[in-house]
Amino acid sequence: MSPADAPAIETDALTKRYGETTAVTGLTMTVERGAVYGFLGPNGAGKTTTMRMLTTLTRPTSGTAHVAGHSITDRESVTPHIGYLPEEPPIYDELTGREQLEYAAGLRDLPEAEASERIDSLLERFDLVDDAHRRIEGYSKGMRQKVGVIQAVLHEPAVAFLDEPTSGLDPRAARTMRETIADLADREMTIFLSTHILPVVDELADEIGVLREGELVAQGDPETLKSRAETGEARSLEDAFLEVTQETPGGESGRSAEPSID
Ligand SMILES: Nc1ncnc2c1ncn2[C@@H]1O[C@H](COP(=O)(O)OP(=O)(O)OP(=O)(O)O)[C@@H](O)[C@H]1O
Repeated sequence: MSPADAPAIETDALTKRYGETTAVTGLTMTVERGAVYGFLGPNGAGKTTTMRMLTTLTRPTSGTAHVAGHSITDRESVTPHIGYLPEEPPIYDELTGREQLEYAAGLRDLPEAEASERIDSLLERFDLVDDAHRRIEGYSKGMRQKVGVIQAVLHEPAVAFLDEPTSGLDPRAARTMRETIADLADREMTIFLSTHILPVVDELADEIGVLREGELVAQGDPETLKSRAETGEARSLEDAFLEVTQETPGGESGRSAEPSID
């Protein structure tokens, strides 16, 4: 299959171990192009580790994955097609908001005029115009988050990985974020969205995957996940989440707390 026809994300038995700890176990999944994929799981389930593998920041122990049709072992081929908002966005305190975004655009080889236009429009959208000339060291957490998101999608990647994109945002900014994600998806960007805020996923996701202790324990569109398998009765996404992620009696995680080297 050529990269142009390939799904946005395809993984096969993707596994990551840190010493005795298995962070992600045999993850096999497909995310179609243009979809918003809600990636859920309790703390420590392996979401960040999965995103770090898919964005080529950490190497899998075993298994394979392709993003935008390129193997994640081929970092140079993958990175032009992806954007990543990690939990702590990589931004420089000593730059102004605008300088940071211009720097990010430069790293992506965006032509200056195009970059400037996109930066203006995203600063406007996120209500950052008046602060764009201030140094980031004086920014609040929410303002930093906005800069982090803007730089993740500035180059209009095929696939954007967003880890808790509404973190630190006030209600108005959180709404802007949700609207922005919906707009990007309308323009065929695939959004891989990890968050603990279930209403955000309920509102935006076309497909949801739930990870528990490194394993994908549920997958489907929101309506299917919310309908009880046995009776078809509707329940909230929170109820569905709690049910599929609950500890099995006598179950063990197989995880150890020992730290290890990546
Ligand atoms: N560099 C590392 N070294 C050792 N263990 C790690 C490392 N990174 C992650 N882990 C372990 O892997 C497991 C999965 O962690 P991960 O950060 O991927 O979870 P998460 O689902 O993103 O959690 P959260 O919702 O709390 O952000 C945890 O047991 C964690 O302790």
